[in-house]
Amino acid sequence: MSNVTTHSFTNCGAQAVALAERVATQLREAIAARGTAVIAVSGGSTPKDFFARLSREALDWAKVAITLVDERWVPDTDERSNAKLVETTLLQDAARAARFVPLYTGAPTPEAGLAEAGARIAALPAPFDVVVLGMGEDGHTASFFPGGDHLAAALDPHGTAKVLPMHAPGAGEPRITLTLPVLLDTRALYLLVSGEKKRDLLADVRLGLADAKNHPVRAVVQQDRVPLAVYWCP
Ligand SMILES: O=C(O)[C@H](O)[C@@H](O)[C@H](O)[C@H](O)COP(=O)(O)O
Repeated sequence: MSNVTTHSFTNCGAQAVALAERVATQLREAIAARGTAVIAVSGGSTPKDFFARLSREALDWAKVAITLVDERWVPDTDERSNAKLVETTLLQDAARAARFVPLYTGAPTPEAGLAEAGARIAALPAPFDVVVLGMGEDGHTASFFPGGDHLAAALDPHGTAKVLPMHAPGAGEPRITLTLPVLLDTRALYLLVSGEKKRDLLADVRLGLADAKNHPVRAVVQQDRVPLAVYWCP
């Protein structure tokens, strides 16, 4: 039985609404069951509408911790910062009351900030309630980039590191990323993608036509730790 379900939408607005409603329900259920909820989200351009929709969902946001699946190692004032994206699109409206747990520490390099970022993630309740991933057209997800210097360690299902630095030709700037075991230790896992190129790439990955070294997203698609729900729009 496949571990992957795909939800396809005819427009990206509908995709954002559907995922926001689904995730909000899961955050409410987590708060009802355990008193708190934890969600880890991706950066990039795709999740903006989803973040805006989610930020307006009525739930007890003061009990929600929001962190990132990865971060570009730039100050949170930089346009490329995922923290900035979250602050300006998700930590708005009702969600303003949520607690944001950033990965960027202000240290000069991800290596220098690794211990502090790892401690922040280790301090969060596990498993996470929700993880929302994105994917690049090169087959990266989080900061699992093809050719990344710590890719093998980040994808090690038995690795013990919670976060790792990542330098890669396609990454733009130094990164820090949650590792595969941390991302898969979640009650709900989503992959939010748009466009035909990403749809076709995912189809290849599911058929086993793309390997994890060149298309690291395979590690979250071809796994049996947690079901993956793909939300796709054109
Ligand atoms: O910080 C990042 O870059 C991300 O977390 C990354 O993994 C992202 O999800 C993909 O690159 C897709 O990005 P787009 O949505 O911009 O295509």
